[in-house]
Parts: sequence; structure tokens; C-alpha cells
Amino acid sequence: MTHRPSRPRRAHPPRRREPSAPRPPMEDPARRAALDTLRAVRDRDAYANLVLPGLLRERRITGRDAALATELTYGACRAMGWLDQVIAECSDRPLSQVDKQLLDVLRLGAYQLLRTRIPPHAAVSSTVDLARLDVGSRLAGFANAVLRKVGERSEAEWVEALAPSNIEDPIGYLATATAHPRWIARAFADSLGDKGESLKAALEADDDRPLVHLVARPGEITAEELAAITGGDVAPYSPYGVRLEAGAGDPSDMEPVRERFAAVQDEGSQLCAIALTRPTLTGSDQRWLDLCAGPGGKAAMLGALAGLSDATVDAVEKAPHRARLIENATEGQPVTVHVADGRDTGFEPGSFDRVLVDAPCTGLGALRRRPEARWRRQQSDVGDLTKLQRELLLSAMDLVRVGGVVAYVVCSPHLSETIGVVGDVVRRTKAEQLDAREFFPGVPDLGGGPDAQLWPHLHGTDAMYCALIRKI
Ligand SMILES: C[S@@+](CC[C@H](N)C(=O)[O-])C[C@H]1O[C@@H](n2cnc3c(N)ncnc32)[C@H](O)[C@@H]1O
Repeated sequence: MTHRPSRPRRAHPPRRREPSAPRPPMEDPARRAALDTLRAVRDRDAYANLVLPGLLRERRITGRDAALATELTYGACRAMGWLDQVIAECSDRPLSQVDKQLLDVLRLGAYQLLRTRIPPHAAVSSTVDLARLDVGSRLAGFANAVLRKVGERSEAEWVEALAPSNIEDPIGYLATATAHPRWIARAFADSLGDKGESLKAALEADDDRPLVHLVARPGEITAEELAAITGGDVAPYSPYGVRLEAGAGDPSDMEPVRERFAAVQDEGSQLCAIALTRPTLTGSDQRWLDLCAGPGGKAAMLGALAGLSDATVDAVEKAPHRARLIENATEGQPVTVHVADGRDTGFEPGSFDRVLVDAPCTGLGALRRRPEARWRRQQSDVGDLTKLQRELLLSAMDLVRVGGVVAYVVCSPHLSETIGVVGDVVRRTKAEQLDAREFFPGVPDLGGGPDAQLWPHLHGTDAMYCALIRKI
């Protein structure tokens, strides 16, 4: 039997409580910053990871409050569609009739109840306080009722209650269990060829905070030197990569980055840019083209490698402000920036030896980086994007010389954007598709080929896709 300590005796009889006015609502700065960010994301399509840091700075929110605001904001953004599903189940009116400002508050409350260790009473009372200050007492009463119902079950219990059967619809089940729209889970499953453990791991990896990767500019500093200076680790796959530890600090404050010997770049992006330079060419190898170059990450990698082998790079970008970013990223390199449409550049056909098409895409491979992206992107975006991707790749095939090589890269594993586009263009141009995996030496698990597909859960990189095509 457990022994309970006896209650200490009171020295005085208890004082009778005076009937008091209701406790005034308390607002805490972390939850307020999270709510204001959710509002900006909903109202003006803002990016949470651009808005929140600004608010924290402006309001001087630091330490544990800043960490809480970050966790609540990014977490609620990532899980938004799933939180809405649970809120709808607990509300006596359809979500379309719930005040939009109140819905933001409810999302914040439901996130705390389902996906954090914040005690339920604190999650509910802090959220109801926020609602009272934000949308008034009447709606705060509604928030209280909804959140109490949300808190009656754990997240796992809500998944069991609302998800389709794991046996009959494993993709639908995993989409719900990992808070993804179904079409994204389906796209990952199609690319992985799996509806089980691999799919689960790929979807779960979207909730991870990616480590910062640095690129050591070839010819300026080695990865080993960069790792020693920054305290990071030499990256496992890219010969120029360094991975920083979580919490290593702001990379833009690091000396090699300030001195422009290094820059922030995902290791997957490094590998795809390097892959373009690896296939052997017969004949000239002096003119390289980056057809969708803004903001210039891969152009700067190509510019550094071109500088080491007497080649030059033309970098094309449609958006003038992004073209300026390329100019900045490639300063001092043999790179010429052009503001033009990659489908109509004005260059002579067949004038380049190597061409990179890092095409605009859904970005489904970088969902870790944009907390709200998985709910903002729509399946209906895919059609327009694949049309543009096909046109850009056809333009690249026109601009490369016979015997030259084109790398087609997207940050997405969606099969329509990857093998759909490449297969079609290879057929139409009667080109030869190389086995891209050979040009990612030492990188395991790149898929069945001939293209290479990277994954966050397998490689710790964005889910970059790369196909290499030789014009014949
Ligand atoms: C995926 S991003 C390229 C990222 C870049 N390669 C890097 O590593 O920093 C695609 C770029 O293509 C640009 N773009 C979109 N449509 C284009 C077009 N028709 N012609 C040329 N560039 C285009 C976008 O503005 C965007 O900067």
C-alpha cells in the first residue's frame, strides 16, 4: 500500500472566499506570436519561417518563450489539415461557418492537446484566454467547448477514430497518421513503390527539422577545413559538403560563409549540380548553361567547378530579382547572368556542352523546410508545372550540342514531375538516358534507376530527383 502523507493541520480556520470577479484573461507572448504567425499564413499566404523570426525579434521574445512559439507555430502549420479534421469532429457547426480568427486559435489549442506534452488544462485555459482577448467572450465559450472535446482523446485515438482502415487503405491511413494530404502520401508511395514502412518513414521525416548543410566552394576551401572551422561534420556523400549540428548557430555569422568560401546548400542540391559535371564528353567542354538558375545555389557550384576547368557558365533566370541573387552568389566566378525565359533564351541551338535544368516544381521534396507547404500546395498545381518542366527540358535539349549532357533536376519525387517529364522528352528527342546513379558515387538507395532519387529519411537531404540525358 502506498503511504500518503497526512495533510498539515491548518493553523487558522480557512478564510471564506469572497465572491470574486472572473479571472482576467492572461496572454502569454509565445502563444500570441504563434497565433499572429498562423494568421499571417492564412490571411496573406505568408511563410511561417519568415514571419515568426521577425515577430520574435520585434517583440524581444527569447529563450524558452521563443522555443515554445516556434514549436507551436511550425507544429500547428505542419498538422493544419489534420487538426481541422479533429476540430470539425468536435464542433457543432461546419468549419466553413467557424470564424476564421477563432479557427486559428482552435488550431493552436488542438495542436497543444494532441501533439505536445503541455498539460491539457494549461493548453485549454491558455487558449481560451487567448480567444477571449482575441475574438471575445462569446466565441471563447465555443472554443472552450470544442477544445474540451478534442482533449477527450489522444492523437492516436483520434487517428483510429477518423483515419480509413490501415488494411483497406494503407495510404489514406498513413496520410492521416502523419498529418499529410492524401495526394502527397499517394505521390510518395508511387515514387517509393511502397505503402508500408518506407512510406511511413518518408512521411514522418517531413516533421523533422533539417540540419543545416554547408558547401565548401571548390578551389577555395576543402570540406575538411570547413568542418574544422565550423565545428561541423564532413558530409557523407558530397565531396564539398559539411553538416552542422542542430543548434550550431546562425551560419551567416560563420567566418567562411561571411568570407564567401562557403555557403548554405542542401547536400542533395550539391550532388545534383556535381552530377552534371561528371559524365565524360568527347570533344569540347567549355560552355555550360544553367537554365533556371535563381537564386544561384547550383550556379555558384557550377561556377566554381567551371573555374577549375577553364569552362564558363551562362545562368538564365526569368525573375529579375532572382537574377540579382545569382549575380551576388556567383560574384568573381566565370558566370554570366541573363534575365530571360528558359524556353526562349535567344542562344544558338547546340551551343552548350552541359546544361542544367533545375526546374520550378511542387517542392514536395522539401516539405521539411516550409511548415505550411504540405497544405498550401494543391494537386491541381501539378499539371501546369509539368507542362513548364517539359518545355524547359525540351529547350535544354535544343541548346545542348550532340554528345553533350543535360541534367534534369526537381526537388520533388512526384512521378509526373520526374519520370513522366523525362520519359516523354527522351522519347521525343530520341536521346540517351544515362544511369545517373553512377554519377552519385558512394550514395546508396537511389532507386531502380536510371535516374537518381534522394530522400530525407534515407539520405538526410531534400528529396531531389536527377536524370542525366545525352543528346545523340
Ligand atoms: C528550383 S528554382 C532553381 C534553383 C536554383 N537552381 C538554385 O540552385 O538556387 C527554379 C527557378 O526557375 C525560375 N523560372 C521559372 N520559370 C522559368 C522560366 N520559364 N525560365 C527561366 N527560369 C524560370 C524560377 O524563378 C526559379 O528561380
